[in-house]
Amino acid sequence: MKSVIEIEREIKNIEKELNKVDSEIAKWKNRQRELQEKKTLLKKTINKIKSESLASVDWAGTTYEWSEDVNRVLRDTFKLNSFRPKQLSAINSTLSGQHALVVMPTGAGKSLCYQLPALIKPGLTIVISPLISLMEDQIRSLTARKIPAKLVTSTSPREEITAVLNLLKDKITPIKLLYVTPERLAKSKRFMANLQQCYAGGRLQRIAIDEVHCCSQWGHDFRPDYKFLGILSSMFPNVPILGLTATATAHVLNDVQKILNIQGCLVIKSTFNRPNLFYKILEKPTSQEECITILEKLLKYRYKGESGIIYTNSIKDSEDLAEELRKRGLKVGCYHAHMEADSRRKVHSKWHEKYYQAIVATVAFGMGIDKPDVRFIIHHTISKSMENYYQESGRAGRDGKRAECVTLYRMQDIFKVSTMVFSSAGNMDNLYGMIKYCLNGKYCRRQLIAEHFEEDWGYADCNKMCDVCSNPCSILREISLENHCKTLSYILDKAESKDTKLTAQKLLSAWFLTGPVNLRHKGKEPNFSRNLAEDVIAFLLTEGYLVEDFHFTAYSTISYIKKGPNMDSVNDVDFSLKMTVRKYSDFDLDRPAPRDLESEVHSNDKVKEKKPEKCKKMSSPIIEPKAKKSKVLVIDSD
Ligand SMILES: Nc1ncnc2c1ncn2[C@@H]1O[C@H](COP(=O)(O)OP(=O)(O)OP(=O)(O)O)[C@@H](O)[C@H]1O
Repeated sequence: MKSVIEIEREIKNIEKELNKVDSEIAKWKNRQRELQEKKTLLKKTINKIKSESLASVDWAGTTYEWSEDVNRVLRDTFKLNSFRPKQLSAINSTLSGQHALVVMPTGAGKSLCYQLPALIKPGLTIVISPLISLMEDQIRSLTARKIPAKLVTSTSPREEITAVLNLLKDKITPIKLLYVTPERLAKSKRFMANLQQCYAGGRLQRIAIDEVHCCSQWGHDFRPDYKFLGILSSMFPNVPILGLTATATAHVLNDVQKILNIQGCLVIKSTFNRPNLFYKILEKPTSQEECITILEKLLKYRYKGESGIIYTNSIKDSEDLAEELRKRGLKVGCYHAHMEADSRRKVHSKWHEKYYQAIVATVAFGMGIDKPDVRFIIHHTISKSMENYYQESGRAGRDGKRAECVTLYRMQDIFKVSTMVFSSAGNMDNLYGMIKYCLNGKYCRRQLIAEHFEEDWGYADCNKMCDVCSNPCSILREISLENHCKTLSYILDKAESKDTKLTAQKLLSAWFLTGPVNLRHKGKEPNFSRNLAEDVIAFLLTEGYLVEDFHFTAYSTISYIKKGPNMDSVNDVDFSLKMTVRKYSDFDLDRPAPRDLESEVHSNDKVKEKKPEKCKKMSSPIIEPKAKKSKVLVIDSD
């Protein structure tokens, strides 16, 4: 029998060997991860090549076998004279049997891309759409044009569902378009079984998926039932899928292709520039009272008699704001997700009929707003991402006439939003992208939006339709932040040593030597306003010098401020950090907004005009390159 010592020695040897095995496993796992990443990248490259080669085809041709029919239907059935950009490409590609994703901004005319082809060839087009009201609108307008179309949702009466299910089996296919919610597809086996019969009979012509970004968790309206649509391409081979969306980020589009199993498909993308929208950031006052006064003036004078939407980020805010504005004699409705469907419908239609001048809404008031003459969108609270902002502000000016998108911004709202969104991956980056847009005082706002959509609209595309380009002041002020960073770092270290957490407001107080004495620093208070200091804090958050640290209480989530990873570099000898101060041309609250598409420049702004810089890098739009520009005035370099 072995002695205890011998057994212990043996155990040690085994442990040694196990350690070796562990390190081998770790090595192989790393290798496995590397290879998987490489494989994914190569697959992506193949898809990109396929997509690009499809995109190089001129799909807008007029010599296809169906071209004459397409023109006739456009003229006689839809009563339209010509196509809008990219519509014909989308129509020709889907008629050629290609899977395609069509990306066009809101109001650009996506529905025609599947409604018109549905009438060119025999068979049925299935339209999958998430919004019942939108589908009802479309059925109404199709019926008015004598186009046979039907709708089936999870709430449709039983007899209607049976009638539609029978239509799918009908060999004559008496309808051309069948609208269905993704829930109905995902949950009804009978529907899918009958659709298979329709396909087997060669009568399933095309599958159009509206708001196709809802497939992707990265999109702004993710719907779990859209995941189910992934089976369509394998269930119905050779049936072209046409996805349509106003969401254009490459990340979402790639994800959508993967989910729908149509990687490498043709992507048809029209420009996202909305030249008729004027973009403006307004300083949000600290008190709600003053904020309501701004909204009151805007509605009573600048947008007198015009329709618009005021977006805010909580149900309570939407109710409070609507009530306060009503007290000041304004006709506004309120809209949020906790309202009954019927009340929501009533508010929507009162706004449509111009009984309400504006709707104060949460983002629940979203998809399917088809009012063409929305002249203003005011964000009382910032959106949670640039993507959301683009979609929300894009509801203005669908008629092509001038409309304004005004965002009230103040640092405190960062935390209102961040405490609601921080728990999901990617949300903070998205929010900080929005903050960078708000802090920007140097680059054309359109350029920042274009960057977000990986487009380049060029300076000329703005035509002074943003507050930066219409600013006649040619001098940009800049502040050096090196010493301020050191002070803030000192305050945060001191607070930590005292086991105290600082909110942004408390950090500001300590910085301005007004908070509790034991948290203050030993230097002077900053020689600029507290408002500008708020911008500095926000800027340092977006640049990783500060980070938010979330803590739960019984009733809410609090965002505290900590030092971020980049704060480590503040003691480096060559550390340099500058911030451009935002400052814009006047914005009259109490004079009607300009009506034409020309500039926003006022008669008293006759100073030499500044050409805004072309934005090169959205990741830090307001960090100044090392060499100073002659037109940059550096202040506060202590
Ligand atoms: N070629 C065209 N010429 C003129 N008007 C058009 C054309 N195509 C579409 N329209 C009109 O543009 C308006 C918007 O179209 P549609 O509702 O299809 O936009 P959309 O891109 O689906 O917008 P959303 O993303 O908001 O749903 C409709 O009133 C439609 O009749």
